[in-house]
Amino acid sequence: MDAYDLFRKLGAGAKFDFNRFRSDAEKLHILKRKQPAATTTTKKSQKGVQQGFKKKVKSEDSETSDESSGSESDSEVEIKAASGSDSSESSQSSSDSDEEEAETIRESGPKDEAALKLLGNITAKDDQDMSSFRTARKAKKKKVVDPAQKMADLKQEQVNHRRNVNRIHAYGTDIPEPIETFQDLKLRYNIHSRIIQNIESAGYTAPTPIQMQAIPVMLNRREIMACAPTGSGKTAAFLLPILHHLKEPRNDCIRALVLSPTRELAKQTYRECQRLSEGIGFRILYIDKIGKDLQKVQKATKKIDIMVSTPNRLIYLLKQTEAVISLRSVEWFVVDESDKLFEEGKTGFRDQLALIYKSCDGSGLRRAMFSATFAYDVEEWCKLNLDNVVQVYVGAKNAATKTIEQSLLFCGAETGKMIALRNIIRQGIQPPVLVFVQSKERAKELFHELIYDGMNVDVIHADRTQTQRDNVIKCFRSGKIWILICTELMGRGIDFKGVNLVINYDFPNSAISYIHRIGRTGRAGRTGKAITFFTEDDAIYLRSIANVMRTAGCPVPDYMLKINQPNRRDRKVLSKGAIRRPQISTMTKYDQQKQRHKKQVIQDSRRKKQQQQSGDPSHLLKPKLKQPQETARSETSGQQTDKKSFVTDTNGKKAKKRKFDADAGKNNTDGAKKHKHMPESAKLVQLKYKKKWKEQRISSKKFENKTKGSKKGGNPGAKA
Ligand SMILES: Nc1ncnc2c1ncn2[C@@H]1O[C@H](COP(=O)(O)OP(=O)(O)OP(=O)(O)O)[C@@H](O)[C@H]1O
Repeated sequence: MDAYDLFRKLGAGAKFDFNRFRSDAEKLHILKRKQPAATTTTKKSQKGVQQGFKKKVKSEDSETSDESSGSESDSEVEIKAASGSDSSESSQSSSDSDEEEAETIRESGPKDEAALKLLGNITAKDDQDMSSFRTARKAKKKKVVDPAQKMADLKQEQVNHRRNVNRIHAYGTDIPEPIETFQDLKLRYNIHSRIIQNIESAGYTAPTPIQMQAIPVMLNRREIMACAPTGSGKTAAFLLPILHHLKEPRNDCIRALVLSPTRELAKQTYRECQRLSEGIGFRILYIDKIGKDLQKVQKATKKIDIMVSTPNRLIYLLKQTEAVISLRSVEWFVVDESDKLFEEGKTGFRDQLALIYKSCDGSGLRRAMFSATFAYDVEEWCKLNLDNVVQVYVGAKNAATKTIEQSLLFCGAETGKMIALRNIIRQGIQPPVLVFVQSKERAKELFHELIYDGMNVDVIHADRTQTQRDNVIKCFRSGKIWILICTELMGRGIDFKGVNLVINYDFPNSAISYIHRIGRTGRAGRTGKAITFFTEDDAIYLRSIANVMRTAGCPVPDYMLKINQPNRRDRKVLSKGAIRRPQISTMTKYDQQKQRHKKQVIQDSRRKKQQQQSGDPSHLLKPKLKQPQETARSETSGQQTDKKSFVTDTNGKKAKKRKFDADAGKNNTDGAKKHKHMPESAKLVQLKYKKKWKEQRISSKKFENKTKGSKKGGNPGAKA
């Protein structure tokens, strides 16, 4: 072995920097026969050679570098082979230079062959070796398919298909697959057969989409945030997993807590819970009358398994000096209508929710949020605070149920609404019918109008006593009442079977409110109809409602979708109060005055009588004018009457109830919004949008006339 051979062998793998050691290479005649084309070697490979070599050279002395000069071609070919295996692109680009290098090597004499052998199969001159190298590379690329993996992929595809068909969107990690039938619950989760029996006797043949996904999620003890359309069976979706987890009654304080924004909804949830758990013996508590229930809770605080309540009632119990209730054992905390409870300000229950949540301080607490409408705030809160939360959405976010036939009816002015309502009734309605108005005052006014028409009508609002409210609901459910006038109080969650028609007498002031109101019809797969009256004053909210209608596939005139949406500042101004509307009355002014006078005379005489009986001579001293004013005030404002009686009434239950209302915080009634009229600033905003709407309407009318020619006039808003 001569010196060259020795150097080559020792320097195999080492890289040579030609720029730096060009003179040495020339001396050793390494570059002597190199073709000029060799310089076309891709920049990438050359750079690689140089860089690689530089690293080595740093640790070697100049002598070693002289020795390694002989292995120049070795190192370059090696690098190219390596880059070729990395990416096909670079292997292609370097194929020319490979050949050049091979040529150089061939020409450099028989010694080079030894060097090439060191590189194994990679040689440009040996075709056989090259092809074997390629096949080896292909074999490497080919995936070895594991049958178990293939099965898992197939199953996942089926699950995805099932979700797509049912329009279920689920986000999170390790989401359990949706169930197909209620029998799956028995097979997969070994649910109590009595619960399955109860599901069947409730008439639930197959799970609804939200039940398909939310039930397995909760059965796996995962925290959840769920949004599904109105009437899609969310109540059963959260109750069934709770019943399964609690297994049997236990003397261990409250283990499941369900919060609802209104008493009516809480009572409904309580009844559904009773129905689904029949025969298992769970002790479910719904706090109805605070005085009576306080004693009930005190007596049996350890014998309650499930509690359904409104936030205010629960807070009242928690705030008692003598701890009446403990939420330490709560395993499941469910917030129904979560976006409502999370609302900020007077209409929401944020503060109460925080307090209740703080009281549920036991370990292993699981939380679930359910609603028909989505709120960004709730989503953010859930993502931050819930443990590995699973988000489940059914259908589009904030969309109305597709089984409802929605329409808009332009009534011109307020007086037009009453005419429109009477027209609808005259044409024939299919009871039961719900009519929504914006305030309790307007509910009373509309009730007085319709009752004199001899209709089977009643009214429900926050000023009515709980017993009155319960009776009205009972009568409406049983069909004794055909038309029920209500406020936003009935807007959420209430499940009246077979409501055929919802009339929005007053335009809802948000798309969310609209979705919930019309969601009282078309429930559990049934069909329903919703008619919304509007006047020029409602132009400001028109676009958002029109969008909801369009998404649900209902016809809406194009111009409505072009009306400007109120900007953030305007929305803030508008949120300060509801649109001020003229009184609902078809009575003449003379008759109204006469009626008011009559009422006042009756009240005055009653008061006098009472004072005479109590021996109070003050009525003789007080100026006569002041009295009627006071009574008028207390008559129109239920709130003030309540406060007055709270001060004076000191006996028994009534006093306790008043105290509860005062203790319970700002929210006067559970979920019922205290009516407030629009301030001047909001009125200006309203006027601005009214003007814009008029312009849009006129231009669209002109356009329609132009295109349709003969079709003149017509009311674009009417029966959209
Ligand atoms: N699997 C089912 N099959 C048939 N009917 C069902 C099923 N699940 C629930 N229901 C019925 O559907 C109706 C609506 O259910 P529920 O009140 O739970 O709806 P929801 O989604 O909570 O509505 P909302 O958003 O208005 O509160 C109820 O009458 C209930 O009995």
